[in-house]
Amino acid sequence: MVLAMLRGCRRLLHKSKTLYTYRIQHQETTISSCYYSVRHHCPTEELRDFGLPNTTWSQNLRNLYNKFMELSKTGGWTRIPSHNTIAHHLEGDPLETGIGKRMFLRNLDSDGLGFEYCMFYNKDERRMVCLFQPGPYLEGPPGYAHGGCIATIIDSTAGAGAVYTCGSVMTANLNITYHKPVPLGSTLFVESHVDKIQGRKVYSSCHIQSYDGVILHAEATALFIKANQ
Ligand SMILES: CCCCCCCC/C=C\CCCCCCCC(=O)SCCNC(=O)CCNC(=O)[C@H](O)C(C)(C)COP(=O)(O)OP(=O)(O)OC[C@H]1O[C@@H](n2cnc3c(N)ncnc32)[C@H](O)[C@@H]1OP(=O)(O)O
Repeated sequence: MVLAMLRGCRRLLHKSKTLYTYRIQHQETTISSCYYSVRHHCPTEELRDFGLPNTTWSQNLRNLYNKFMELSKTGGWTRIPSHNTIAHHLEGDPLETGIGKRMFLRNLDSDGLGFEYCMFYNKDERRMVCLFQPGPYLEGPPGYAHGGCIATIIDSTAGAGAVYTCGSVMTANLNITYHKPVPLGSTLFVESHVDKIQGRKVYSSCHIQSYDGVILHAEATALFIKANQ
């Protein structure tokens, strides 16, 4: 099913030619030449599930992970595997150039520096939970996460929730209210819910709390558009 969703995503991206075949001509330099230098410096051929615990995970992150793994045993919640390229998600059907590209959230080579996270999905409740630990390379204000990376984790959690609920989507709109700064290295509980599906429009809501639910860091609403079938 995920494979079909991803193929749908690819169709949607092909449709958006500006996204897929965009080239900036600037003194004979093109985006694709930059891309090849990124590829050269970030070889990433190995298949690895990054949604599994590693040594950089805090105890709070491990505790939440264990809690959701327990919940997964009784049904309801399912852990979502996480690779660092779309090509690795598309087992046996990599994009023509997919293997050299990185998913934005998995683009650093060292664990713990950027987005450390894992996701769990509840189909019946149309909820996606992301357990998130922002690393030191996501700094915005001193000691705190950049608002853009908070937007990224919200978009990805709600986007993944929409994808798992109803197939390929693109984000059309994202509104975020930032309530409290997010300390780097803290453990966050990100939760999204698909509130309403209206034709191709998927309305979701999302919030970020501290791991213990005491602090509400941010709230968001999002509109995703399903791929044309
Ligand atoms: C990537 C997959 C990874 C999978 C990994 C595997 C495991 C899963 C784990 C992790 C998943 C991570 C999930 C990723 C999450 C991140 C997603 C992104 O970052 S997406 C990039 C940023 N977004 C764009 O670049 C969109 C740019 N915009 C567009 O391409 C188009 O505008 C698009 C597709 C959104 C809509 O274009 P149209 O031509 O298909 O559709 P039209 O006819 O314009 O709209 C359809 C309906 O939606 C409304 N609509 C469209 N945009 C709207 C807006 N901004 N506000 C309100 N309504 C809007 C329209 O009014 C229309 O409504 P009426 O059916 O007539 O009622």
